[in-house]
Amino acid sequence: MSKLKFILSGGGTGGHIYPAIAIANELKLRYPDADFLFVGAKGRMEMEKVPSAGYEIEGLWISGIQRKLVSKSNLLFPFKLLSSLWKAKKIVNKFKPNVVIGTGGFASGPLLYMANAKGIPTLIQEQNSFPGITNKLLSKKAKKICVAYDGLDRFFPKNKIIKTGNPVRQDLLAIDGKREEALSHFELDKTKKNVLVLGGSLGARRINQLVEKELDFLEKEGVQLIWQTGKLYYEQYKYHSEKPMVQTHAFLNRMDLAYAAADIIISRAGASSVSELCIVGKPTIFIPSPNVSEDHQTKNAQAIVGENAAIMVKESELDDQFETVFSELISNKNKQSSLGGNMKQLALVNATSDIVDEVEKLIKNNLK
Ligand SMILES: CC(=O)N[C@H]1[C@@H](OP(=O)(O)OP(=O)(O)OC[C@H]2O[C@@H](n3ccc(=O)[nH]c3=O)[C@H](O)[C@@H]2O)O[C@H](CO)[C@@H](O)[C@@H]1O
Repeated sequence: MSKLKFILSGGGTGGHIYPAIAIANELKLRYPDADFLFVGAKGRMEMEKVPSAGYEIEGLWISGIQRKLVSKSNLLFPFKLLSSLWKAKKIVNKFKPNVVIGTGGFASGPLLYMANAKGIPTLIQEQNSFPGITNKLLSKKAKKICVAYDGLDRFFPKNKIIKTGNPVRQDLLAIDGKREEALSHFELDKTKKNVLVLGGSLGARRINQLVEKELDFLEKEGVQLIWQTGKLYYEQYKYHSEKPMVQTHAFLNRMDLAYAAADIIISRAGASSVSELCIVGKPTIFIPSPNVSEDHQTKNAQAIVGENAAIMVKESELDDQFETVFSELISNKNKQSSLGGNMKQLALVNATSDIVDEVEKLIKNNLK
C-alpha cells in the first residue's frame, strides 16, 4: 500500500480541536509513515494548539454566521466562504488525502464539501447531543458519522451513524497514579481539598463571576482552587491569585494533572469536557452554558445527571443554590464517591480506536 494521507479539519474551540488530535494520534500509531494535514480557521485556537501537538495546519479565512444578522462579519461571510472553498479545493488537490475527517466547527465545512465533491471518503465526528449546522450540512455526503449520544438519527441519515463516544486524549485515560505529581506540579497544600474550576476551552464569564463572588465562602469551606478563567478573562481575574488558596490560569495545558489533583470539579458541559469527566470519574457540578445552539450543554449534562452521576446547577439558579449544593457535596464523602463511581460507568473509553476502525474501513473500501 502506498503512503496513506489524512486531512483532519475542525476547530474554532477546543471541543472540535482535541478530538481531531486524538484521532490523528491513533492513526499515527497504526500508520507511522502516514502524512497528516490539519485544516482550521485563521486566527482561531487550532492555529496554535495543532502545531504544539506536532501537526501541520493550514488556515482558511472563514468564520461562523453571527446570531445578530446585520454585522460586519456576516456581510463578509459570502466572500469568506468563496475564498475558503477555493483554498480548500487547492489543498485537497495538492495533498490528495485517502480520507478526510471532520470534527465540526465552521472550518471543516468548505474542506469536507470539496473532498465530497471530489469523491474522497469523509467521516464526521459529532461530539454533541445536538449537531451544529456544519455537520448537519456535511452529513448528506459523508460516508460515516461517529456520534456520542443516542437519538442523532433525527438529524443524520440513520444508516451512516455509529455510536463510538467522543475521542479523549491518551494522557487523560490514566490519571489514577498521578495525584502526587499533580500536587507538586500545581504546588498545592496537601492538607486541603482541591476544587478545579473549568470554563471550557474558552473560559466562561458566568462561572468566573460566580467564583469571584463565592471566594470568601469557598475559603471558609477550607478548599483551594485551580481556577481556569479562559484566555479572554484572565487579565480581569488573575489578581485573585494573591490569595494563598487561589490559583488562576488562562488555560491549562496539563489537563491530566488538573484532573488528577481535583477532589471536586465545577465545569461547563461541553461535549469533550463531559466525556473526559466520565473517564476521570470525580464528583462534578455542571454549570452548562445556556448560550449554545439548542441548549445542547444542558442536554449533555442532563444525560449524566439522569444517571445519578453528577449534579447540575443552571446559571439562573446559581445565586440561590450554589452554596447549599457545594456545602452538601464537600461534606458528604459517600455522595462524592457514588457520583464519581457512577460517572465512570458512563465512560466510553474505546472511542478513538473505534473511530479509527471506521476510518480504516473507508480506506479499504476505497482501495478496492
Ligand atoms: C461555548 C461553546 O461553543 N462551547 C462548545 C465547545 O466547547 P469547548 O470548546 O469548551 O469544548 P469541550 O468542553 O467539548 O472541550 C474542551 C476541551 O478543552 C480542553 N481544555 C479546556 C480547558 C483548559 O484549560 N485546557 C484544556 O485543555 C478540555 O480538556 C477539553 O478537551 O465545543 C463543544 C464540542 O462541540 C460544545 O459541546 C460546546 O457547547
